[in-house]
Amino acid sequence: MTKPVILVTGGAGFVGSHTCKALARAGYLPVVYDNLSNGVQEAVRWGPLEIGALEDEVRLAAVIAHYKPVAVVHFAAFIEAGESVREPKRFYRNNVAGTLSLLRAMREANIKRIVFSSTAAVYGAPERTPIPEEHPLRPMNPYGRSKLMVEEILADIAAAYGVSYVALRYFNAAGADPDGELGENHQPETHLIPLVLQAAYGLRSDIAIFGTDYDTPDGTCIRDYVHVTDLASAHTLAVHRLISGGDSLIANLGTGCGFSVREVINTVVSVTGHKIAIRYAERRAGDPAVLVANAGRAHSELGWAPRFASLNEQVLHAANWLVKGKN
Ligand SMILES: NC(=O)c1ccc[n+]([C@@H]2O[C@H](COP(=O)([O-])OP(=O)(O)OC[C@H]3O[C@@H](n4cnc5c(N)ncnc54)[C@H](O)[C@@H]3O)[C@@H](O)[C@H]2O)c1
Ligand SMILES: O=c1ccn([C@@H]2O[C@H](COP(=O)(O)OP(=O)(O)O[C@H]3O[C@H](CO)[C@H](O)[C@H](O)[C@H]3O)[C@@H](O)[C@H]2O)c(=O)[nH]1
Repeated sequence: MTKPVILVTGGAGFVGSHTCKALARAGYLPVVYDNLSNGVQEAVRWGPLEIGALEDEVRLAAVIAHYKPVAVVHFAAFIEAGESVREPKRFYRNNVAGTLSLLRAMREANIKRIVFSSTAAVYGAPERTPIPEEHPLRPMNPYGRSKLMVEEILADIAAAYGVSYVALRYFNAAGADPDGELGENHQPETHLIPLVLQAAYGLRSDIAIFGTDYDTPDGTCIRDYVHVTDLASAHTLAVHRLISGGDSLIANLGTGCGFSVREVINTVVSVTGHKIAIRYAERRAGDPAVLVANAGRAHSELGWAPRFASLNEQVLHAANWLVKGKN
């Protein structure tokens, strides 16, 4: 029997590549559509790679016509919040206009199911934590706004055209494939855990802590780190939900536990056994003090629970990837 095809935009990237592995294990054929602007070809191992850009509607339509996917999982986007402040037009074009191209191609091919990568950045500075989905949405940068705009477009399209969607608001994606087959390969890297690991292994001289005067117990920012393999399993559950006729859904993905920047650094020291030089730097613009998820809805609606909720395990998997891995 042929496997149902899932079109995975951005499947050569960090979360997308791990999700392809999970989808393949669950019996789907993931077909990756990626322009490799921030992804790596070698990370695409569980199905074909079609190199192309979201905005190339002719190519997108041809790929969809060829593979006839039953659903789309949409990761492709620019992801760096700081860059979005400097270059908002690029972000809106890629993240919003790019998604509109995809939605048009889906409509023309009568594909009515989509799982979308949203983000905790849609909340902005939280009024309360852990943050539930009903929390006010006040993104603090163009990146977060671009993701919120797509959520709103999806709601309108669902109402008008009978599309069903799951928007997953991830908190901080972390870790790497526990089997060591995949990991984080951002160029340049801006995320805390891989940067601290690079400092631990002498690949950079030090790690900067952006701000020590936040209103948190040790003065540094607190984040909810969620293992990329757990994000991958949530996407598989979301695809199952849509294919079996389930309703549209917006859900947070996080562990519900927060760790400060200092706690992350201490964990890397204890996991690797290496010392790390710390540099104290100014606050990074747009960083809320605390971002921790209430992921109750993902538990109750998707049956999702993180398997790798411990920061130690997340750091260990990311360290293994840095030392032994590489696509
Ligand atoms: N990493 C996180 O902590 C995090 C947190 C919340 C949400 N997200 C969202 O999850 C998604 C995946 O994040 P990631 O960390 O895997 O990012 P990533 O940069 O590793 O992956 C994104 C992929 O999309 C591709 N891409 C970008 N623009 C494209 C276009 N126009 N056409 C075709 N392909 C394009 C890139 O080449 C890359 O392979 C993104 O939408 C991001 O906004 C990530
Ligand atoms: O060299 C560094 C890098 C980061 N940090 C701090 O570490 C924390 C985590 O920073 P990351 O850059 O790893 O992650 P962010 O919380 O900024 O952002 C991530 O999670 C968000 C949602 O929570 C968005 O989705 C975004 O796309 C994703 O990159 C922040 O307090 C940041 O100030 C440092 O102190 N030094």
